[in-house]
Amino acid sequence: MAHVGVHNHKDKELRIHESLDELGTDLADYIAELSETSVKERGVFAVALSGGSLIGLLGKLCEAPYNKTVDWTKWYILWADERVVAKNHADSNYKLAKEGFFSKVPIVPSHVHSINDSVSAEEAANEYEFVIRQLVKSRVISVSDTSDCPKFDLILLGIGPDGHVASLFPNHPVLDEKDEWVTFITDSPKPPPERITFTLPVINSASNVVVVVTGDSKADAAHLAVDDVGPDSPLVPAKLVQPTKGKLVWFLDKPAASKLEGIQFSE
Ligand SMILES: O=C(O)[C@H](O)[C@@H](O)[C@H](O)[C@H](O)COP(=O)(O)O
Repeated sequence: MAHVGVHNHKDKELRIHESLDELGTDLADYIAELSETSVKERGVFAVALSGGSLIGLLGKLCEAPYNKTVDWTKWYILWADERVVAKNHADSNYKLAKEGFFSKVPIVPSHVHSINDSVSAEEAANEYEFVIRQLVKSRVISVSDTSDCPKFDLILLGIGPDGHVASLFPNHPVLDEKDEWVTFITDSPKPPPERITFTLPVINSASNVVVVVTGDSKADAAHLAVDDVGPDSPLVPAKLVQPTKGKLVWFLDKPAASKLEGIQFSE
């Protein structure tokens, strides 16, 4: 019984792929469809990116047919989390996404909203929240009808081997932040230590959340986040990603999915 394919798993859809190549194609297809629907319904597509390996997996979106068929001029790009370093620093998520993704497609430069990289983490988080408030006011970003949070059309997340998403790390007090849209940390266990991050209420208010998980180093985290593991197992932040009304889809490769319960692979 091969379980590579699409699985409906309680509140989420799991899309398990044979290879990174297939995963990249399915991800590009999925995002292109979301973009088309959002542009039809709202005239814009507001996306929040994370850092890490998921940016490399967006490569197919920059190729044919998507480079021509996606209405890039309607895209707005923000970050669900960012490292507080200069934009030209090797650790910058902005730099990673620019070089690996949005410089290759005709995104309008004024539609790219990155953090102020010349202030403290706290100031950067406050300023970024203000930027988002302005975009909500001008209806570029929609607003949730169940909370006062912004409703992004799509939030793209990777996960770490410890189950972190965005810059929400296990056992960190920011997991409980309910009031702020954007907060900051100065003690990230994954370097660099200073980061800004969307809070869980913002992530869970999005219309669509995509979690991309690849490689066997993420298999335990995926198992803890997806399966019913009971209260004695560590609570991984990825498990707290549960959009209130939006759609949640996990894209996994076989190694990342290898410890999920009830998923067996035949060769
Ligand atoms: O800036 C960051 O560090 C992130 O946004 C972080 O949440 C990342 O997405 C995961 O750590 C996965 O990263 P990898 O896919 O590279 O392991």
